[in-house]
Amino acid sequence: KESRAMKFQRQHMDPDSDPSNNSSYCNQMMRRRKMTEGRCKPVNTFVHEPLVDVQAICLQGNITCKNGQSNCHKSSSSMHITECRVTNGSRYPNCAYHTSQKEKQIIVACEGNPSVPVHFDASV
Ligand SMILES: Nc1ncnc2c1ncn2[C@@H]1O[C@H](C(=O)NS(=O)(=O)C[C@H]2[C@@H](O)[C@H](n3ccc(=O)[nH]c3=O)O[C@@H]2CO)[C@@H](O)[C@H]1O
Repeated sequence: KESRAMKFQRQHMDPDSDPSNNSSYCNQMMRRRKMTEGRCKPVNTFVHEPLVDVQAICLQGNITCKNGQSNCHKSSSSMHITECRVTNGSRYPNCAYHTSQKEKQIIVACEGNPSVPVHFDASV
């Protein structure tokens, strides 16, 4: 069974590519990372930073997550991300996405010992 830490990496980590607004990046990656099975996942962010830098976010101070838990942490600096958002015309199983490149701070939830990212909460 896939661990939550590995699921986070599958869904949100892409350190080796800088899609430089390649408009098909999200269409390809959402499928490749298995987020178009059963339904088109509506929103998903990929982070283009080294895994160790994203794991280090868990060392930042605790903040409140969207779900009210207090195990979220915000990155100290902005990170290169790509936001994938399903288009209005998207019809499962042909999931179609907008691809937008951004540099924003990210908020993740961390759990475990050692504490590692298990959930992408938001970007700000
Ligand atoms: N504090 C916690 N601590 C520990 N675990 C926690 C905590 N909170 C939730 N989980 C768990 O995480 C799991 C999960 O998949 N949560 S999810 O909200 O649906 C993920 C969102 C995110 O993937 C994506 N999104 C969203 C915005 C954006 O900018 N970028 C972007 O990518 O959309 C999704 C829906 O919003 C679920 O098992 C839940 O129990």
